[in-house]
Amino acid sequence: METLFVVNAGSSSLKFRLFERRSDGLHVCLRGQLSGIGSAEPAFEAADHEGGELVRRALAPAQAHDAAQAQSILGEWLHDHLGAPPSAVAHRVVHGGPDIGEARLIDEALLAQLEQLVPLAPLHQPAALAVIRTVQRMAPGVPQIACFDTAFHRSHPPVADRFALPRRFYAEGVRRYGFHGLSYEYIASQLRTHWPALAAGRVAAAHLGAGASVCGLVDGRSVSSSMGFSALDGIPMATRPGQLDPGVVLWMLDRGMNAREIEALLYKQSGLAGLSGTSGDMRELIGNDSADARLALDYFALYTAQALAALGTAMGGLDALVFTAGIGEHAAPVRASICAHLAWLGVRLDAARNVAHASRISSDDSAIEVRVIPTNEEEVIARHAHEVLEARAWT
Ligand SMILES: Nc1ncnc2c1ncn2[C@@H]1O[C@H](COP(=O)(O)OP(=O)(O)O)[C@@H](O)[C@H]1O
Ligand SMILES: CC(=O)OP(=O)(O)O
Ligand SMILES: [Mg+2]
Repeated sequence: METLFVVNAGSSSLKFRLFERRSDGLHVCLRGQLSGIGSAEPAFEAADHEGGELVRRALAPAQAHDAAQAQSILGEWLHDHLGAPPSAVAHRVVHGGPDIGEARLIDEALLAQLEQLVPLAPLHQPAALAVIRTVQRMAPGVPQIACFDTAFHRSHPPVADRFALPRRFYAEGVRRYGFHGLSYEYIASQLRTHWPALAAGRVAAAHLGAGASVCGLVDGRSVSSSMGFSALDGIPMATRPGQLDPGVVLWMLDRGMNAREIEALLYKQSGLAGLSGTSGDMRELIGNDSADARLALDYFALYTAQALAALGTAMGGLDALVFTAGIGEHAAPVRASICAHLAWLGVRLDAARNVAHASRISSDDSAIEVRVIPTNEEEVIARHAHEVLEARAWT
């Protein structure tokens, strides 16, 4: 029986799923994640196809300080728990550059292309490439497929693809790529299946995880996204600032900071972590009464709400809001604060539905429907990988 192993290397998590190929398609037989990478409370959990617990353990912060440590913990566990290497491995790769609009079978030429994009996604691209190289070493000959965060946004209109810079920069690849595309693709497919009227309308989706962005979906296609050239722009994140006046970066350069120092500051020390001075993890901030933690939460809510409202302008109106990813799915007080900023648009939450994480959390009289839709990037990756593998009979 053929199997497909799916890896989603995020900034604070390493998510994975093992699928079996049966005559009617792929079926999940194992799922899990190493979460809280770089936080005070990393954890590792995995479950079988029925949700039966295979492992659930807290890790010391020093054990999962970065992606490399997380990968070696997962690698050791898989070594003990997978009977045989999978028939194929599929990956979330954050940056695919300007031309790639679909999943690709990985070969050396593609890897060289993806390595060139490391400076555009230094927090994510190296981690995904490291897993790909490890699989090449440990299981040579096993086909690997790359699925890209940027691919779904290739449908952007030109105004959502350009920066107001001289044209030559666009030709050199300085574009608004957009990220979290696998997640938005999943949201669009869930809308089509369960809420076709919304799917055909104008939806502002908020992927709020350790990395966070918003995306405007019209008829299920991405028309505008808050993330652009790199995964730094847009709304505030766990350790990234979101929108920042480029004059600040010039000021830092003039003060003698070099590019690598500024990179570390912007990817690892800013955002909620920078504002609060304690943590970028939303769970820790919600439980923290300090004025700095409150400021971080207020900043996150205000700028996320502004970005969602701006999507309404890009789409010529707003029929629904969708919250997804770690914060979007689980942090009811954050959803409430964001929606409170959108009350002027007629957004009304039902407090009880919101606290219960119901699928529809807006009240019956809300002018705009508000939904929580758990994302599933791994399923989208599996879907694309399956197509690539079927086309070549899995060998
Ligand atoms: N119950 C919760 N309440 C508030 N925030 C949560 C909760 N569970 C997870 N989160 C937040 O979700 C974030 C992780 O989201 P996730 O989508 O898994 O991130 P990523 O894929 O970017 O690594 C964490 O930073 C954490 O703050
Ligand atoms: C693109 C990005 O920021 O991803 P993540 O949310 O997984 O960090
Ligand atoms: Mg993620």
